[in-house]
Amino acid sequence: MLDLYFSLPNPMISPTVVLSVIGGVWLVARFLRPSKSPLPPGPARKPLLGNLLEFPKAKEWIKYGEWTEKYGDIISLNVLGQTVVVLDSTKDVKELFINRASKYSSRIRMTMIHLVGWEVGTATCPPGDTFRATRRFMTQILGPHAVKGYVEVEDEEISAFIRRLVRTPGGEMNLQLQRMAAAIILRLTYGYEVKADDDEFVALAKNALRIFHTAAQPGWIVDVFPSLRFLPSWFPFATFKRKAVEWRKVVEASRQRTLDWTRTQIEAGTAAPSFAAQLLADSERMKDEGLFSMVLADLFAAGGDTTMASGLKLFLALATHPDAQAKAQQEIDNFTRGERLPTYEDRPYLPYIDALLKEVQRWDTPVAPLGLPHCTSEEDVYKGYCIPKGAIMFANIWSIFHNPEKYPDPETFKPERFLEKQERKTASGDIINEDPNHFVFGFGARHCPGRHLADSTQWLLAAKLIATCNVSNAVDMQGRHLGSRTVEFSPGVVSQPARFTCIVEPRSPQAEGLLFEGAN
Ligand code: HEM
Repeated sequence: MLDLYFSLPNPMISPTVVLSVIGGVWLVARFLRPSKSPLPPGPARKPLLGNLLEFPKAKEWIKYGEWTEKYGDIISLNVLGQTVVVLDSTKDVKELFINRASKYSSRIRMTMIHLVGWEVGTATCPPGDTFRATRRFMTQILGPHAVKGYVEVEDEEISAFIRRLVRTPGGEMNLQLQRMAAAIILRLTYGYEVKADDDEFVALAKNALRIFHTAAQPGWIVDVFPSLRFLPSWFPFATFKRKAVEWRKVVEASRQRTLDWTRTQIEAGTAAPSFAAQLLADSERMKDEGLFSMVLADLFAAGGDTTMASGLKLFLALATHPDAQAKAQQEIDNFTRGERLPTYEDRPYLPYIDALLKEVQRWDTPVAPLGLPHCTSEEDVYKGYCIPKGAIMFANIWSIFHNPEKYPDPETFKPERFLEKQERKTASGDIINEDPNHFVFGFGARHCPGRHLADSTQWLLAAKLIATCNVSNAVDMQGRHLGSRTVEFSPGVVSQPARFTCIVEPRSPQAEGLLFEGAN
């Protein structure tokens, strides 16, 4: 989700309009800024444009890392009047996003997203009553206790996915991982089972998400002048409004069709347990059906791409680190003696698998290298710097994971770093080899509500895959053999390894037998 919160304007409206309007706002904001404290340091700004010209076009986390090395742990940039603050140290991230969460937990408001019908989803909602109501529902359905009840569904979908990979060597792994992620989320959310690669409901959800991505692109004139949203769609030049009206129908129909599908199943007495079924039985929440149907749609939007990206990272890490794969296989074999497949209950007895998963999260590029930007809802002063109201706040998770004091030898894939029994600290009191899960799922009030589900999905995927298959020979689309340091990751809020193929084959006839046991 959300390749959207921050990038550069595109030509949907004239650059001159954007420059003059935002420049004006910038000048006013600059002179009206009440605080006497300076903004955090950063690269020199040009009048009106700020840092627009040197703003990185992709993989911003790397450039931000260079800038923080030069200017300090907290830097600020200005892009056409918008203040962007980047945090590079765990202490600052925790202090601002967690301890001062009341000021640092808003989101950027984008009018076009509202117009196309994604207006009150959890991920885009500013703090307030609606946000609290949606997060309460998320905690009910995705809290640690609830998630224990989903292991069977996850297990079935993951095993089916691995069988499909083994049955069709050279098959499309991205597609299959996407299908697996969608199948888990749609089954838990609506009780709906995905039966084919080109499933109709997956296509509906993906289409609604595509509209979200397009609406989130910067450059819509209505994001610059929000009052234009009141223009009628017949108004000359109001192309944005006509598109918004058309797209809103698609987004709303997608939500309605899936929820109605569950409704029909309940009426027919054939419904499987699901979040939608819980919702439909909840007369209080159903008073705001529009809001909660959007919360359900958010789960696919926020959980689909992230689950797929972390799955791809797992395959790549295994294929490029055969020693780590062999150690993980040995650990499982010692425990199960190869007589059965590992189950989720085995997790406490398989510490290397957990350590390997943590290293997969940390290694190279994290799934969300800058998290999802938070936005300040009021001005704050921190370490003598002014953090203005409305500032876009990034935590550079990539940079934290590559800090050699915090993660010694950060470029090396080393699961063992997470097996240390004794907690050690750096000279500045930062925990060495801290659990990456403290970072990859975001922070404070916006902390990912799907993290327990994501965590159990990843564990089950890793344990089943490692127990039954060898993953090897990762090759990029140019036919180059990938080693641990030659991997490319995509730009974007959710980053994933650039397309690659690898061989996934059963470790032994016995392992293959266990994988296919009872499967039809
Ligand atoms: C490896 C998998 C995942 C990763 C790395 C991940 C990461 C994140 C991050 C970094 C955020 C932003 C947190 C912040 O702003 O501080 C987030 C938000 C969110 N995630 Fe996840 N996520 C994953 C899986 C999931 C799943 C499986 C679901 C649901 C089924 C989910 C639902 C959400 C929602 C609804 C939000 C918005 C929360 C809000 O704005 O209040 N995520 N996630």
